[in-house]
Parts: sequence; C-alpha cells; structure tokens
Amino acid sequence: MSSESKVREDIVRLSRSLYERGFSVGSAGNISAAVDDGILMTPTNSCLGFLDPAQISKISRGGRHVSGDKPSKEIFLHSAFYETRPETGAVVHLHSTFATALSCLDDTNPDDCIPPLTPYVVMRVGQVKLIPYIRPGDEKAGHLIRELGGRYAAVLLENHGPVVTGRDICSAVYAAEELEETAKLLVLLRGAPARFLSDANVAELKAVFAAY
Ligand SMILES: O=C(O)[C@@H](O)C(=O)COP(=O)(O)O
Ligand SMILES: [Zn+2]
Repeated sequence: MSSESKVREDIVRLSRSLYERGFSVGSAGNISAAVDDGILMTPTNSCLGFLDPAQISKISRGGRHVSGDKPSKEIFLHSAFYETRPETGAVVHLHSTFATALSCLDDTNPDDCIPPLTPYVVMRVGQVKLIPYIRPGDEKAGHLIRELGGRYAAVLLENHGPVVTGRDICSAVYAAEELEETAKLLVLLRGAPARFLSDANVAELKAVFAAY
C-alpha cells in the first residue's frame, strides 16, 4: 500500500472509530492529514462514520482542490495549521460535547481553556487557546490561526468546538480524545475545589515529554 493509500485508510478507520464512540455525530467535524504532495481532507457534509477512501478530497498545499469530493468548508482553518506549524501531520475538528460545552461557557479562560488537571493532557495537548466566534467555513478562521504564530497545537473555536493537531493522524486523534475527556472532567468538577497541576509540574512535564 502506498503511503497515500495508507493515510486514506487511516482517516477512514480513525474517523469511524470517533463516530462510533460518539466523539462526532451526523456530519459534524472534519479531519485532514498531510501527504507528500498535498493534504487529504474529509469531504464537506460527510459523516465521519461512513467515509469512502476514494472520495476523500485532496488539496494542494496552496489550498487548490485537486481530486475527490468537495473538501470540508474548514479548509482555511486546517491549512493555517499546516502553514504555521510545519511539523503538523494531521488536524482534527470535532463538535465533541464537553469541549464544545467549554467553548460556550462565559468563564472559560481564553488563554488556557483546558487548565492542567492531569499530566496526560499537558503531554498530549498542551495549552489551548480560545478563538473568538467566527462563522463555520469563514476564511477569517485561517487569519486568526495564523496570528497565533504556530504556538498552539490545539484551540477551541468559541461556541463551536475543538481543533487539535498532531504529528500524524493517530497522534492528532488521540490528542482530540484526551482534550474531550479532560473537558468532561472540568465540567464534572465545576464548583468543586479541584486541585490543578502547578506551574512547576507543567514545566517538568514539558521538559521530560518534549511536545510536538
Ligand atoms: O461546524 C461546521 O459547520 C463545520 O466546522 C463542520 O464541523 C462540518 O463542516 P464540513 O466539514 O464542511 O462538513
Ligand atoms: Zn464544526
């Protein structure tokens, strides 16, 4: 199997897994992954549970539609991550329930939407920035991500949902799952005297587990 065929199969397999476990519903969410000569992206209005590897959209690094079905309307959002974080191998956008709940709460810290509750979220996701509300598919999403200068591997789109990146599709999906589970803990612990990791704890984790 060529590496592009493998990436197509991985997108289908991991998307289905996310769908079957309730991380996405209906036609919400989109996933992309880098290949040698461009980016593969889930088609617009497709359900992550029922993708066909041959219909996955392919776009050039410049954002031109090369083959397959029409790409996700979030092409600008995804492209901006590949541009500003050259080590990015995949981008996962979901409407997963708890992360989306945090994206709607007025008291979510815009500079640290997912505070360090456990070591694994620090290791897998890092600090998460809130992106002010934009209409889904608006080109402005690309500008706002570029303004971050590649400093964040994951963001929450206000009143919309998470966008998580990784070195490859597996890492990006695992990070998206970790972000969602931590968001669930944060919602469960709202109002309780939760203990967070200290700055020193976070610094140690970053030093030992080099972030992507
Ligand atoms: O919320 C939206 O409309 C998009 O961000 C989304 O999740 C699905 O859009 P497509 O990938 O264009 O189907
Ligand atoms: Zn969306």
